[in-house]
Amino acid sequence: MCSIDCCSNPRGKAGEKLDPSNASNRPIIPTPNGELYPYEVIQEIADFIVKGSNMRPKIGIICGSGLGSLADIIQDAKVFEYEKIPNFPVSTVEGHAGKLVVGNLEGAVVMAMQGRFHFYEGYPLAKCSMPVRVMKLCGVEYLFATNAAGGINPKYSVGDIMLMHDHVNMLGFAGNSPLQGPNDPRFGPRFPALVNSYNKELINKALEIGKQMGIEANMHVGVYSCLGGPTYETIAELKALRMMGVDAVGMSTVHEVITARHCDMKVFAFSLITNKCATEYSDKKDDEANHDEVMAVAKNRQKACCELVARLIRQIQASS
Ligand SMILES: O=P(O)(O)O[C@@H]1C[C@H](O)[C@@H](CO)O1
Ligand code: HPA
Repeated sequence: MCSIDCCSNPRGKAGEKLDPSNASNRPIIPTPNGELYPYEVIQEIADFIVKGSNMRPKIGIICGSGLGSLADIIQDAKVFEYEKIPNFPVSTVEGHAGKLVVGNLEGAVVMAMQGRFHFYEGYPLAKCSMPVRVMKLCGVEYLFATNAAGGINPKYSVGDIMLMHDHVNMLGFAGNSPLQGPNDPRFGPRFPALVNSYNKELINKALEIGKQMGIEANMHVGVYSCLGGPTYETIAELKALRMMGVDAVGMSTVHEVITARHCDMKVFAFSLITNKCATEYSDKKDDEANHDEVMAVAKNRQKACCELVARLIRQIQASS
């Protein structure tokens, strides 16, 4: 615990004593990006996972809020709690269990993060997406990133799945990037291109799978934007995002995708639309997003999300 007064009781009510052994009660002390995670440290984490599981994963999965069940369908699983992985951050958000699961899914060795790291938790972006580099050094070729998001496109309904084909990097607009600081060419180039970041072949396969599952009416292809959170957006912000061509908004994924493309991983990403974002002013309480609703919708739709992921992995395996 840091010695500054502001951190001495970080998440409780005034005077309330919190149990520091609970991960979500621990303050996070940000460190400048450049000092974070040199190649050798990431290699050590990757070695720990490969040796500890005796498996070399090919596909990495990041489970969005309430979508941790994507990791529950993994067979012969070796589970690593984040707290027991050397140099790994801890999860502090409800719906993000804080476990790394390595095992078999539809004939492929996968590693799934049951819990991701968000900027609003106090982690710099490079730290939020550091596990993607760990995946790379474990041997991962494909990143599957999932998230819960608010639907801005008026055609989207709660429970729909939006396959990401592009993003608007609002944190990047504000001068923040997971690649900030010295570039290590062992990961990738100083100036990576991001057009074609979202693998078209995988999007097309997923659309086909959506048809086979009978959910094509609830599936879209669209543009995601990540804001810093933890506040949900104002109406004016949502209007602005819509004008910029954004279909769904969240607080994650973009920095993970940037990190994955930097080290040349193939990316497939989707948003589960957990709430509809209001783009007109009204007094209705229904218009206010809240995390309980996000989690409840994710729970309701986890079966379809798991099936989509499993079937897509089966196809990747069949064609390799
Ligand atoms: O981790 P994701 O992006 O799925 O989580 C979203 C964004 C916030 O963490 C949370 C807000 O309800 O859900
Ligand atoms: O409406 C939202 N905004 C930002 N993040 C979110 N995550 C789920 N829903 C939302």
